[in-house]
Amino acid sequence: MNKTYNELHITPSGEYPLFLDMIMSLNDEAVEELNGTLIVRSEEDLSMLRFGIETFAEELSKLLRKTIHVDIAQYVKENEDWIANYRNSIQPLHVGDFYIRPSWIPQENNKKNIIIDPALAFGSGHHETTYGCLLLLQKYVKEGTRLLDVGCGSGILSIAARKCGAIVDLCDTDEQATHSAKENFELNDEVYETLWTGSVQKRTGEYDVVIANIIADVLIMLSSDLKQAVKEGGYLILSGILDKYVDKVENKFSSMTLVERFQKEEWFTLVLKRN
Ligand SMILES: C[S@@+](CC[C@H](N)C(=O)[O-])C[C@H]1O[C@@H](n2cnc3c(N)ncnc32)[C@H](O)[C@@H]1O
Repeated sequence: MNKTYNELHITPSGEYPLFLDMIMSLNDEAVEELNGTLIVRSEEDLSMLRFGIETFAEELSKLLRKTIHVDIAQYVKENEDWIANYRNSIQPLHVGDFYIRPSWIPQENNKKNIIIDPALAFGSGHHETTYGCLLLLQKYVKEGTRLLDVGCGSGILSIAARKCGAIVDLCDTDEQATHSAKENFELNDEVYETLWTGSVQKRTGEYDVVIANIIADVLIMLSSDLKQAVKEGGYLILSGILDKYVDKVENKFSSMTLVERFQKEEWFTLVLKRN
């Protein structure tokens, strides 16, 4: 990559589509259209293209018997390393004992490292709801805990539970999420028992801990299945609950004991116990 690139801003006074066609035919690079101006960027010298456009404007004026001006501004700009910039924008995160980081950031030895690379599935750790779940699950998950993660997204919560010694099952209705979770388990050198595309209804067993970070309406819709998935004496961790819906969710789960409520910004995470 060169240190600089060239940019032409071409603004014709008329016959815009003809200029667009002509520039596209003369030039291999993409052409940006911005409010009547055509922008061409290239690391190559653009002076021949500029000359061609000016000549075209003169010839077109003669042919159409009217004056067509073309304003051309030329700039030399600094090339940026966009990939490096993007990578630098992704920050690792501490949540209690966990250290969530992309694969290119070195590990912290005294922490439970979780590697999550940017992808389409939800769950980088930075959202308040994921944060709440990560913080609370460290209190309720012990060696040998059987955990079900409903709406696993990237798989971040199940991977975190594995780091605390849990045996995990996970599911998501979105196939892209289950695919991403599978990849993230491999990336973290962790294993799950069962992973499926679908929801809590497809489970076969009961769990010591069930965790579901989904929006309030869906939690309410899934309430009886979520409650039934928890063993007697087990815990249900719910998140994705905006402050204005927290009472509604608590009412729906009132047959369980509310053990803990965690709030970050306008998002709530609840811990409920099955008696
Ligand atoms: C907010 S994300 C949570 C991702 C991850 N568990 C986290 O805490 O960051 C919610 C996930 O729930 C999934 N989802 C939505 N409705 C669902 C349902 N009825 N059953 C299971 N998963 C569902 C979505 O596809 C999405 O991946």
